[in-house]
Amino acid sequence: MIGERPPLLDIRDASVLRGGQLVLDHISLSVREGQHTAILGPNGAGKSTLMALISRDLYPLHGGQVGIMGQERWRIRDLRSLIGIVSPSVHLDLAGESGGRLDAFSAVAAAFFSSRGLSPNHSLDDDMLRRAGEALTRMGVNHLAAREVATLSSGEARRVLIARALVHNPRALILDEPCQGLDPGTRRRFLEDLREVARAGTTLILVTHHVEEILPEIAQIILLKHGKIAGAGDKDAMLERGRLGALFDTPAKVRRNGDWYHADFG
Ligand SMILES: Nc1ncnc2c1ncn2[C@@H]1O[C@H](COP(=O)(O)OP(=O)(O)OP(=O)(O)O)[C@@H](O)[C@H]1O
Repeated sequence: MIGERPPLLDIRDASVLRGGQLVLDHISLSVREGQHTAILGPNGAGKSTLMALISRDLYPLHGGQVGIMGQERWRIRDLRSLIGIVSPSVHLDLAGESGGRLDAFSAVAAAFFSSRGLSPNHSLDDDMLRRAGEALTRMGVNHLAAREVATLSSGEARRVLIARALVHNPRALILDEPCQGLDPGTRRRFLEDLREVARAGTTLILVTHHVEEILPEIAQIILLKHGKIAGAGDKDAMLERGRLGALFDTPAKVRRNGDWYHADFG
């Protein structure tokens, strides 16, 4: 239709080979701006590979297309500011040995230069300083600004990573298993903060194998299994016991508590 905005994400017939195996097999999916989406699937389904496809760390085999806001070709730096990625590998990169003694404020401010940390040739202007501080405050971790990322707890580090992604005011935030390692209370508070991010206008794409983490704001569910799309649609249709049981190869019972879903397996 003339004048209609292209989808935020439009993947068509994309296949990916890793280690000689087809780990994504002709997948097609679409996410409109504002259409918060969960990608749900068991271990090894291809979820992280799909994220790598979106972030341009991997490319589809010939014939596949990965369109982002109507464009297939992007400068990686531009893409990083439009789509924030929070994943265990980003955390490891910032907190691991290669991150050295990187403090939380620098980790967030370095996003302006698409770099891991700040170096002497990076100069932060007042606007950047303000925005980095605001992002930390928004995620409730401004008090940790001087702490080394490597010393933060999982929950604190996760918030710093999201602050780093938010400095650019991205159109979308992709979160790979964001609640991994969080205790139940921390997880609930963290999910509430993610709801705020969603309500403020950033499209969330949540990659998970936990039904309980699917935020009320998420309307579209994409089921991934053995590198193929096993289903895509709204929550009531996708989070149904038969579908979930088949997805995880184990009988499922699904409960709904308000706008949240819970699944018991086995
Ligand atoms: N670098 C690699 N070389 C070879 N095979 C790989 C590589 N990375 C992933 N794979 C394989 O690709 C398949 C999909 O892996 P992927 O990490 O994308 O799944 P996932 O859904 O994210 O799994 P999990 O929930 O366990 O993190 C798996 O069979 C995995 O063994």
